[in-house]
Amino acid sequence: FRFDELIKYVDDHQEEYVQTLREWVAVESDSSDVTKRAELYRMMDMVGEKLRKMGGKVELVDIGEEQLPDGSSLALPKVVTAQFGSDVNKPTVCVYGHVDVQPAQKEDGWATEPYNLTEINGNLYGRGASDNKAPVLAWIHAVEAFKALDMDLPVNVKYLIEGMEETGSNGLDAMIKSQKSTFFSDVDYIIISDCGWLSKRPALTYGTRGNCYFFAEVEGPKQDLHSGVYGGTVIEPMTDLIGILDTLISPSGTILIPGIRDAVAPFSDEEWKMYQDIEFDVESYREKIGVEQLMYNNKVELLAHRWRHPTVSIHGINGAFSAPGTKTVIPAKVTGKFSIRQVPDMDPAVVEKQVTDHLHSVFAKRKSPNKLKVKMIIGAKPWLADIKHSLYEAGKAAVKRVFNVDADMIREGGTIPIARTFQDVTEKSIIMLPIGGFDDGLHSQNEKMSRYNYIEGTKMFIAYLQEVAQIKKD
Ligand SMILES: NCC(=O)N[C@@H](Cc1c[nH]cn1)C(=O)O
Ligand SMILES: [Zn+2]
Ligand SMILES: [Zn+2]
Repeated sequence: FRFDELIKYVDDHQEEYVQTLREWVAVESDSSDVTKRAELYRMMDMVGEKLRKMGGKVELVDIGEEQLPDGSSLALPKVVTAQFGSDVNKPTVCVYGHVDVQPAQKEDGWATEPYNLTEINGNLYGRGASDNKAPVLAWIHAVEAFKALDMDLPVNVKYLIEGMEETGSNGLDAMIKSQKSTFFSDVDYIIISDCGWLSKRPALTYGTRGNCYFFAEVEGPKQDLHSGVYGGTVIEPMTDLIGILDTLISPSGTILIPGIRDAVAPFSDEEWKMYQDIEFDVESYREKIGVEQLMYNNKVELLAHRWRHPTVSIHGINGAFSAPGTKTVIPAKVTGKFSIRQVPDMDPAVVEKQVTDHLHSVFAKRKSPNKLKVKMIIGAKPWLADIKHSLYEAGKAAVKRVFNVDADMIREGGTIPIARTFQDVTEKSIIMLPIGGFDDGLHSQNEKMSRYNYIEGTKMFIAYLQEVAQIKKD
């Protein structure tokens, strides 16, 4: 397979790879901010251009529009699909990734400019560096290396790169359904590298949590009021909102929504054993986060609550006064944003009803004249793979070849909204092959990707393509 030549090629081109990542990170492709939509469109064009230059058969697929809360609509970023090779005697893999990012501003507490990739001590800091631009580029560079050396790809490779993952992959479900018998007809396996290792040890990921994201809006007076002039005479929307949000979860982490845990699959002895065997240091995890105490101090419980129990997180309140200073306002309308991570066998449709019924019930008890509206904005299901599938054997072999260690078998607490759709609609097997570090700070200040993980990860993807080629077709 001339593996050594490919490895040398990657080493020789690492400066170019870092430079391309710098160009991609410079694009503020924040999918949650509609004012940045032009940047997102530009990002998708750049991905298409890169793949086209490599000789791929590239399409930018129109996936329609999204409806904005003010009633207007906005075009969704096109999805980039590409194909390299169509040899019927080889398996075909489809690499999925995303190039949209979470919001970031220097004032949030970044040490460097978030959209200016900055290397410090071997770490490449920038928004989207690890989630998910470097992994997408590593997959592109893996194929580029074969082509540059005029070597046949061991498998046919397709790419599906989207720009709305961070806001729930709007429009992608429908696109996958409509392309089931076209783009996906010859795809054998789906590969996703949109997650990270658990420790310094490389890992293979076999499960992700889903997510149900809610907006709870409480509306009262027709405009904001002076709290000195009107305070004590009106029932304040913010007080109502804080009151109902406080009924979602107890201080010790028990979810208080009736029925919410009914569908959670029991934690088996086999799982307990698997978690027990994973190398994971609770104390350094605690230190890295910078908290005095975690919810659980025992490794197995901590991992179980991170990966396979539902959790409630309260993210923010729209309409609330949040600027520095002491404005004495009573906000007229506030919207609480919270999400509930989903695990097998929870169903977002059931969760939506449980949460809506619960919030309306506790709100009714307050006898408030204000109006409550509850809306589920994202309803992404959890995903779980068969770890005995040959895709995982191939993954273990690729990790061993490049990193010379055995891969950890892990789950991911985050969500890849489209993973379950891929599985249900295409009925293909999926593997998640992370190259992100455990401390990359995804969605957080100072997100980074280490140069080591980026470059060695590219080599691991090359090895993986070779390993997958040896899987006997099902
Ligand atoms: N790297 C995957 C990721 O960060 N996914 C997001 C997707 C999401 C879920 N709900 C809203 N967005 C995540 O938060 O897990
Ligand atoms: Zn991601
Ligand atoms: Zn993300």
